[in-house]
Amino acid sequence: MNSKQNEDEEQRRQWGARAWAILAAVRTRSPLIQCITNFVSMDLMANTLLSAGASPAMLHSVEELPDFTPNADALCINVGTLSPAWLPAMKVAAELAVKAGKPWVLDPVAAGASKFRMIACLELTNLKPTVIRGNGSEIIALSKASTEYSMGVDSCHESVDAVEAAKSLAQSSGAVVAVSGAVDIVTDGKQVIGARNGVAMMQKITATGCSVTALIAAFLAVDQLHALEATASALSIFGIAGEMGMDVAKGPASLRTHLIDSLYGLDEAALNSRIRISSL
Ligand SMILES: Nc1ncnc2c1ncn2[C@@H]1O[C@H](COP(=O)(O)OP(=O)(O)O)[C@@H](O)[C@H]1O
Ligand SMILES: Cc1ncsc1CCOP(=O)(O)O
Ligand SMILES: [Mg+2]
Repeated sequence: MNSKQNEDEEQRRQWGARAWAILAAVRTRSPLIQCITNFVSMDLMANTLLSAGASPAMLHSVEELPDFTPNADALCINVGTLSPAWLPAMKVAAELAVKAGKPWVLDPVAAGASKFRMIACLELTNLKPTVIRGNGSEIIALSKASTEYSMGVDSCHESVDAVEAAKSLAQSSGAVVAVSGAVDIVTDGKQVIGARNGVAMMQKITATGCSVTALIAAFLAVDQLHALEATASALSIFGIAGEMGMDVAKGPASLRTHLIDSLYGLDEAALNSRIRISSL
């Protein structure tokens, strides 16, 4: 091995140890994750959290938030099926989480689909999310506060095309910003990290993006002080579960099942041999 290969191997070893420690903490501590999310994603998101060892609660009634949100370990807010009736609960929950010192994650699904949705996403961005995770088109749209860049929930941009938008959004919001895609990008506005796990077939299962956002919330719940590292680790581990699931899947429907099984059964050796995280 030359010195560059040695350095890469050392980086991989360090990321493996870090990601395993966070996953092990989730499995041991079983953090309670409140999810205010779209109707499409509720099932896969809850099952993703359970298979990782966390405890999901899909709870969005504004009447319950003062009792519940401060006691949850992290909050995930997803605007996928946004309506005026739900937005106040999202804002109140975000404020309660921040006040209680709990991390919260925003998934700006289809941020550029309408003015109503964009304004809602901008308002939520102003409420100090710990992490914002979207696909390339969503992060570009939100960063530019524009409805010109994305329409539906699927991306028409590569994640690497959103690096500058992600950095700019991270700097303006103070959040760590993650852009999912073939390479998952994570930035705090200065450092940029790339996680290269996953398979393209994950895009053919609805709510995989939503679910990895919730997994980020679970990782933050046990490692709030290292948001950049926790986010990259969650994205990489979800990708590894996708890769291992794809080894046996026949298509999107069976990949959905095998991804959940692989996340549940993931061991340290498999994680260490598959993890692909590095600086960009
Ligand atoms: N081309 C790809 N290769 C590998 N993994 C991918 C690819 N596209 C998306 N993924 C993975 O699929 C999951 C969902 O990402 P994405 O489809 O970008 O989100 P969204 O569903 O919000 O649009 C992420 O874990 C991401 O890493
Ligand atoms: C299809 C759809 N429509 C509104 S929300 C949603 C799910 C989006 O999930 P993801 O962003 O993970 O693909
Ligand atoms: Mg999405």
